[in-house]
Amino acid sequence: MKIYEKAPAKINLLLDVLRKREDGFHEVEMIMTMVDLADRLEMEELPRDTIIISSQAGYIPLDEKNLAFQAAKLIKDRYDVRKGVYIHLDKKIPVAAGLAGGSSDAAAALRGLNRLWGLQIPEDELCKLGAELGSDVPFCVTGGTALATGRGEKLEPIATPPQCWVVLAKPPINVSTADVYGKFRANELKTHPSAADMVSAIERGSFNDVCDGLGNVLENVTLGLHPEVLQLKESMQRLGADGVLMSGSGPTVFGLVSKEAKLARIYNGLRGFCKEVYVVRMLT
Ligand SMILES: C[C@@](CO)(OP(=O)(O)O)[C@H](O)COP(=O)(O)OP(=O)(O)OC[C@H]1O[C@@H](n2ccc(N)nc2=O)[C@H](O)[C@@H]1O
Ligand SMILES: Nc1ncnc2c1ncn2[C@@H]1O[C@H](COP(=O)(O)OP(=O)(O)O)[C@@H](O)[C@H]1O
Repeated sequence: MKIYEKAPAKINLLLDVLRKREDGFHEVEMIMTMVDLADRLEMEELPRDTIIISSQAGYIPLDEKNLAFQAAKLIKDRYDVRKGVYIHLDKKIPVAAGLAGGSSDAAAALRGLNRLWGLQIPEDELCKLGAELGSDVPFCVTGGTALATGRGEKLEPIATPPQCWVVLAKPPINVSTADVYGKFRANELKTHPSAADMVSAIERGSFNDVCDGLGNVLENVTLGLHPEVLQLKESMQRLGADGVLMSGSGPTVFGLVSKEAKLARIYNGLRGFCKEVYVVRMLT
C-alpha cells in the first residue's frame, strides 16, 4: 500500500524570545501559520525492516540526518514496528529557509506512518514524539494557526488570520537556526513584539492590525549577518506589500498582500533580483 501526506511550510507572524534557558534553548512566544507551499511525501511499506529515503532534491541528506528518516526510526522504535518503509520526498519548500521544511517532512512522516501502520497514536502523542525531533515539529504535526510557547512545542490553537496573499522570497544564502539563536542576546532587547496584540488582531479579523503587529526579534541577528535580507525587506515594502517580515531565523522574507491586483508588480519586481519567489495563500 502507498500513502501520501502533504508537508506545508510555516511562517512566523510573530517571534519573540523571552530568555535563554539552562538547557541552551530559548523560551519563545511565536504565532505560526501554514501556507500552501508544500513538500509531498509518498510512503510505501517494505517487507524488510529498513528505512529508505529518496528525493528529487539533490541538496538534502538522505541518511539518518534526514528528519523524515529520524521520524520513521523514532516511531518504529517506540511502537516496536518490525516493518520497513520507503519514503520519497518531493521537495518544494526551500531548505534552511526559516520555513520549517525539514520539520514539516518529519511531522508528515509521523502522521503518515501512524496511518500506514494502523498505530492509532493520538495527535498529542505524535506531538510529543515530534518534540524529540525538533522544536517546530509539534506545530507541523497539528498545523493550523497557533500560539507556540516553551521552546516552540507548547501549542494553543487560535483563529485563522484574515485571508490574504503571502509572497515568499528566499535569497540564495544559507542560515543556520542554531547560529542565529547562538548570536541572539536576549538581555540586549529593548522592545518586544506583542503576541497578545497579534492574537487579538487575528481574532478581530483585522488585516491592517495583523500587518502592524508583525515582529521577529531574530531579524536583527540575521540582518546583521546578511544585509541582503534587509534589502529584500525594503524592496518588498517599496513594491507595495502591506506587511513585511522575515520568517523564523530566515533568510526567507514574506509579504502579506490584501489586493490581488498588487501581486504581479511585487512578484515581477522581486524576480528581477531574487530567483526564488512564491505567491501562496495561508491554509485555512
Ligand atoms: C527559529 C524557528 C522559528 O519557528 O524556526 P526556523 O527558522 O528554524 O524555521 C524555530 O524556533 C526553530 O525550530 P527548529 O528548527 O525545530 O529548531 P531545533 O531543531 O529544535 O533547534 C535547532 C537549534 O536552535 C536553537 N533553538 C531552537 C529553538 C529554541 N526555542 N531555542 C533555541 O535556542 C538551539 O540552539 C538548537 O540547537
Ligand atoms: N527532509 C528534510 N528537508 C529539508 N532539510 C532537511 C531534511 N532533513 C534534514 N534536513 C536538514 O535540516 C536543515 C534545516 O532545514 P529546514 O528544515 O529546511 O530549515 P528551517 O528550519 O530553517 O526551515 C538543513 O541543513 C537540512 O540539511
